[in-house]
Amino acid sequence: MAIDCIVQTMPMMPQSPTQETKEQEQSLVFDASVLRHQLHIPSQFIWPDEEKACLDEPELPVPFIDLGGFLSGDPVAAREASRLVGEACQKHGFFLVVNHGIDQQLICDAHLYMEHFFGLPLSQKQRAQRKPGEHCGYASSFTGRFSSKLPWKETLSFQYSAHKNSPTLVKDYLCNKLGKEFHQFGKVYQDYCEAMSNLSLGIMELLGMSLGVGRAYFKEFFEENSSIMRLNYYPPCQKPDLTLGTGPHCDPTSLTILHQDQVGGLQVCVDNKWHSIRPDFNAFVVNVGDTFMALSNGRYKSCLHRAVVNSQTTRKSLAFFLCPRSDKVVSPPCELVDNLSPRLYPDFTWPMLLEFTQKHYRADIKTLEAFANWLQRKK
Ligand SMILES: C=C1C[C@]23C[C@H]1CC[C@H]2[C@]1(C)CCC[C@@](C)(C(=O)O)[C@H]1[C@@H]3C(=O)O
Ligand SMILES: O=C(O)CCC(=O)C(=O)O
Ligand SMILES: [Fe+2]
Repeated sequence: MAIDCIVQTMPMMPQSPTQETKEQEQSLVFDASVLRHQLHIPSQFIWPDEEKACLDEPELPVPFIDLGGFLSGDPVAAREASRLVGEACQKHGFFLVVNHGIDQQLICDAHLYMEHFFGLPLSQKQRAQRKPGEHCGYASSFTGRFSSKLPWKETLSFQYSAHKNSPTLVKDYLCNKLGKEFHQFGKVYQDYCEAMSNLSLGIMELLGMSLGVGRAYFKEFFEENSSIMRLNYYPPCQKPDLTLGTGPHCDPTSLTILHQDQVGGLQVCVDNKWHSIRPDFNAFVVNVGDTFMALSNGRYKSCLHRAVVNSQTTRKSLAFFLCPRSDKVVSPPCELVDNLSPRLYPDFTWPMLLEFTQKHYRADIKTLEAFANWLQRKK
């Protein structure tokens, strides 16, 4: 299947660029230290009017789900937390958790080390340069990857594995790419990912209870998860109403646990209206992704969201994307399939969907639908 004919919403970089696109590609570099002051925004960063964001959408009054009782083993608190989680996931697929048990110092360190990394000169960050078709590494916007609607951000992404055979994957990757002096940097994100993986398994218990498949079902499914950690760094932009930090999308992954700094910029779409999510350092933002939507046979919604930028302040967010081990088949449990709720999506494995988003289709609001059609055509 040729790439161009399935990409309806977003042109990827042409496969064999013309002279003109080659030149544009070479000249366009997202060097945040320069672009943050620039009044002229290169056209590749300007989003079409229908996708442009309003920077101060009304806030969504979302309940904070207290995990304290559940995590300390109180069955009544667990039932109440699972009821609230279930309600939110049926409605829009998005909720906030507090008393989550993650060490505040670890969260502070994860933000601090981000400042350190993204503050380095471009050439040093490029030691971990993300290669075409790969999802790990450093990307300054996606200048070599997409040809328009470029996001106003830099990212550093890496793989995490909860498998007992890979206890130092994150640390090793970061040290190998960036140098031995990044040992402590690697350790912070290794610990952070481990904490996120454990928290997500707890949330999987609540999701299993709320869907009536039992507390252990999804926890066991994700026990040896092979997940993705991404650091998002959004420099200021002098024309923030023309650009977007991260365009509107549903995460193709299973469950996202996001921590945003004090700046604000995350917006979620509920009932066709965009809302800002006020940052709270004590809370994690959790959202359902496409893979869990498929696993729940559409009972729980993958949440549409985006991130805006501003003209004054750099913004940081840390996203842990929970993903199943590569050989796990994403297929809903039999309790969630019957005559009234027939199968909505075909079986797939996470590496198939990941490849789709890295090589064929830029993740957006319709990724799961496009992926299901693509699988059907490939058969
Ligand atoms: C598997 C992934 C692809 C993206 C990173 C993770 C989960 C979310 C995806 C993404 C953030 C959705 C919006 C578009 C995207 C290109 C981005 O702006 O970063 C997506 C990521 C990606 O393909 O790199
Ligand atoms: O930065 C944010 O608040 C959101 C980022 C996001 O949606 C993503 O990385 O998938
Ligand atoms: Fe996202």
